[in-house]
Amino acid sequence: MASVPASALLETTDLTALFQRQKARSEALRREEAAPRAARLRKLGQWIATNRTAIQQALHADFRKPALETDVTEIWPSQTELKHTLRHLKRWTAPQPVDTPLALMGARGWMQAEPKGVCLVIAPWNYPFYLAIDPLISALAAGNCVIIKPSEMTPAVAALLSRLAQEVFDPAEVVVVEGDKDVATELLKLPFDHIFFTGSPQVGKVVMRAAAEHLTSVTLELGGKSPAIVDDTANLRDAAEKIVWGKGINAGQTCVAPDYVLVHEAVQEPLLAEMRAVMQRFYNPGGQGVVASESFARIVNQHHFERVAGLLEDAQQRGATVAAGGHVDGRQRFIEPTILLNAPPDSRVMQEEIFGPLLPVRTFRTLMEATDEVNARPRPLALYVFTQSKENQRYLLRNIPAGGAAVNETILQLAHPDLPFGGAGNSGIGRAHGYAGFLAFSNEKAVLKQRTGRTGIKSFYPPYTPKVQRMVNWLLKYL
Ligand SMILES: NC(=O)C1=CN([C@@H]2O[C@H](COP(=O)(O)OP(=O)(O)OC[C@H]3O[C@@H](n4cnc5c(N)ncnc54)[C@H](OP(=O)(O)O)[C@@H]3O)[C@@H](O)[C@H]2O)C=CC1
Ligand SMILES: CCCCCC(=O)O
Repeated sequence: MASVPASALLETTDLTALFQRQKARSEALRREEAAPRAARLRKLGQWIATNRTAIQQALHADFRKPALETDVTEIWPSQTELKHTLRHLKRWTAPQPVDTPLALMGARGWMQAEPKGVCLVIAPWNYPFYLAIDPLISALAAGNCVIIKPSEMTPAVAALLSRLAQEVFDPAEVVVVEGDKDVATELLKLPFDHIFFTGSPQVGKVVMRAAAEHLTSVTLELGGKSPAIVDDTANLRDAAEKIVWGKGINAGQTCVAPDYVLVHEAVQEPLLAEMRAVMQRFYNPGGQGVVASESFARIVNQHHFERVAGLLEDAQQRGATVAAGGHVDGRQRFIEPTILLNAPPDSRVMQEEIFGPLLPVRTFRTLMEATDEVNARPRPLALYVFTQSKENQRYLLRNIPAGGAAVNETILQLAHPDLPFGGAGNSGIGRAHGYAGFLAFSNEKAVLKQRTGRTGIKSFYPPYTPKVQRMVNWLLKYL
């Protein structure tokens, strides 16, 4: 059976047995070419296409994610990654020749990507399907076996992923282990060859400590406070649409959501007016209130609902004012998209990753002021710049370190398969998607092939006579 619900696991030995079975299989997979890997990926793609409704239903059951949002933010990015990988797999798995430097003339060099072996994917709850499937695609493309631990906070999707594994894969190649963080803790004791973790920086540190025991490589896709900077040259209607969309999807529970806005003081009011209009157009077209909208999700569980509602309350207690939204309904874990003004820098909403539909808006007078405010916090996962000035764009992109960035857009830097996705500093280590994702799950073996009887280094063989020293002096001077 390819799926192993935590309840079925009597003790750690079951996980060890799972791991050992995959370890054995991974040695066989190492000798495979691209074709069988592509065949597995195509089977996965067929399953996703066949089970679109089941995927929508699972996401709706877990936190009332609109079916269309599931299509756009779970199914479509999974299919995009899969098609891109299938299109390039043969080239990625072929030897990658490199140029030969003068000093090594006569030799040939290439990089040969090799599977790492048995990989662990720990997925979060916010895009529970896509954020399990995307690393799975990269891991399979690179020739690995995979154990997936989905979040217990989205049980319907976890069960769906179990069914997927059972129906599509050999359990010795892909298995889903459902369970809570205790199960994750037990899995982290095993000597995986790579761990791909998506989640909070706090748990990312737990994962990295565990990985250190076995010197296991990690990809940490973490989070942080991603700023949206709107300067006084920006197209405000365009900026408003993209910021409200990026904040509103998944009810703000998105790692690359614009967390807060810094707007030039000269255009704050017109930007607010544009954002209010967009919020009404997106989520309250008929005037029944956003709570009635079928286009807006809910907070995933009571814990996160109380956390986000607490951020709103703390901000208001510290003097922040609500410029739009503000309606909260605990019975259905609903929090309206809410714009906050004058949230103090030391308020929780300006200190913690919001990961919900609150949008603090603060003003700046100079780009240096905006840059200093962002750089005073841990490095963000994403930086959003809204400007029509190439000079301002260049200044902000150059002076604000971040995992990734988008100019006059939000979120979509993540959807570009040729753009490596990941964080910087506290927001993550390593990259995902496309070739970067393939390499994350590969060992890049460097190969140098020399012609028999020839080597550029022969002139420097011992004994180190004055003639050899003269050759070395020439080498240091000219090569
Ligand atoms: N960079 C990226 O691509 C993304 C980053 N994120 C970030 O993830 C966070 C929100 O996701 P969330 O799921 O709440 O993150 P968590 O870090 O709480 O959980 C992530 C995963 O780790 C598991 N986990 C929790 N505690 C432990 C532990 N002590 N040891 C081992 N595993 C553990 C969780 O299991 P369980 O849920 O069953 O407890 C879950 O499967 C935000 O910070 C967000 O920015 C989210 C999406 C994408
Ligand atoms: C396509 C949207 C996926 C977003 C994954 C995240 O940022 O949490």
